[in-house]
Amino acid sequence: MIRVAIGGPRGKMGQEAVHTIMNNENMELVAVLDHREIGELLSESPEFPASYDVPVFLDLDTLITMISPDVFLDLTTPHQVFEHTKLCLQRNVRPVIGTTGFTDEQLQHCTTLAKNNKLGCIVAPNFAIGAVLMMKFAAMAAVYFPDVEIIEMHHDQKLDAPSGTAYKTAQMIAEVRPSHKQGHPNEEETIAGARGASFDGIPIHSVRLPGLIAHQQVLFGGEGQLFTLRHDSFNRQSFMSGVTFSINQVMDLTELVYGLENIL
Ligand SMILES: NC(=O)c1ccc[n+]([C@@H]2O[C@H](COP(=O)([O-])OP(=O)(O)OC[C@H]3O[C@@H](n4cnc5c(N)ncnc54)[C@H](O)[C@@H]3O)[C@@H](O)[C@H]2O)c1
Ligand SMILES: O=C(O)C1=N[C@H](C(=O)O)CCC1
Repeated sequence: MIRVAIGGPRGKMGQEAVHTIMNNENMELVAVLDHREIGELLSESPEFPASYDVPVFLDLDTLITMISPDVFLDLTTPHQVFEHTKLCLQRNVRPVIGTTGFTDEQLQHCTTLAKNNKLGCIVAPNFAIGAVLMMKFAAMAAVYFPDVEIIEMHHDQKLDAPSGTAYKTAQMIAEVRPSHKQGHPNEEETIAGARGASFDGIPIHSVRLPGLIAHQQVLFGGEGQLFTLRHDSFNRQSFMSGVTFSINQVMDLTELVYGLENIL
C-alpha cells in the first residue's frame, strides 16, 4: 500500500484525484491538505461521499508530522507549489507535482534538494499520455521543421500562462532544433503581444475560454507544407492514469524527474 496525501482535494483536479486514489487497491488516501476550513474529515465536504473518512489538514508541516505519507500529490496553485515541494523533500515525503508554474530557479532548487536527500520527486507538467507523446513528437519534428509555433488553449479559470505543457514543449524543442531565428527579421507588433510570448524564439500563444479543458497544437511550417500536432484533454479523467503511474514510479526514484517522457 502506498500511503498518499493530496493537496487541493476540492479543486477540479483534486476531486478527480481523490476518487482515483480512493478506488485504487494499491494506494491509500491517508490525508488531504486544504487551505480553508471544511471540517475534520473529507466526508464533511459536500463534494464527497460520507464514506470518505480522510483527515483534513490546513498546514502541510502538521500533516507530515501526524501522518507521514509516502507521497504528497500537489494539485494546488502556482503560488504554493514551491513551498510544498521543498517542505516535502526536507521531511522525507516524495512529491508528485501536477501543479504548474514552477520557475526554472525553483525547479533547480528542488532538483538539488531531491538529489542531496536521495528522494524521488516527479514534476509532471501534463499527466495525459497523449500530451506527453505530443511533446516527444514535437521534439522529433523540430529537427526537420525548425519553424514552429505553439498554441495552447485552456479553461478560463487557469492562473498561469503559458501552460506548463507549452513551456515544457518549447524547452524540449529548443534542446534539439538547430539554432534558428524565425519570422521576418523586421517584424513589428502594432499591438503589443500580437506575436505571443517567446521561448528561445519559439512563439507561444495562450487562449483562455470557458468550455475548454486542456488543448495544445504545435504547428510546424515548411516550404509548401504545414505539419500540426494536436492533443485534447476533454475531461480530467484523462490525467488520472498518469497520476497513479507517477505515484507508483516515485517510490523507486532517488532524484527529481521533470516530465513523464523521462520515465515512460
Ligand atoms: N499536470 C497535469 O496534468 C495537470 C492537469 C490539470 C491541472 N494541472 C495543474 O494543477 C493545478 C490545479 O488545477 P485545478 O484546475 O485543479 O485548479 P483548481 O483551482 O480547481 O484547484 C486548486 C485547489 O487548490 C486549493 N488550494 C489553494 N491553495 C491551497 C493551499 N495553500 N493548500 C491547499 N490547497 C490549496 C484551492 O482551494 C483549490 O481547491 C494547476 O496548477 C493546473 O495547472 C496540472
Ligand atoms: O487545467 C490546467 O490548468 C492544466 N494545466 C496543465 C498545464 O499548465 O500544462 C496541464 C493541462 C491542464
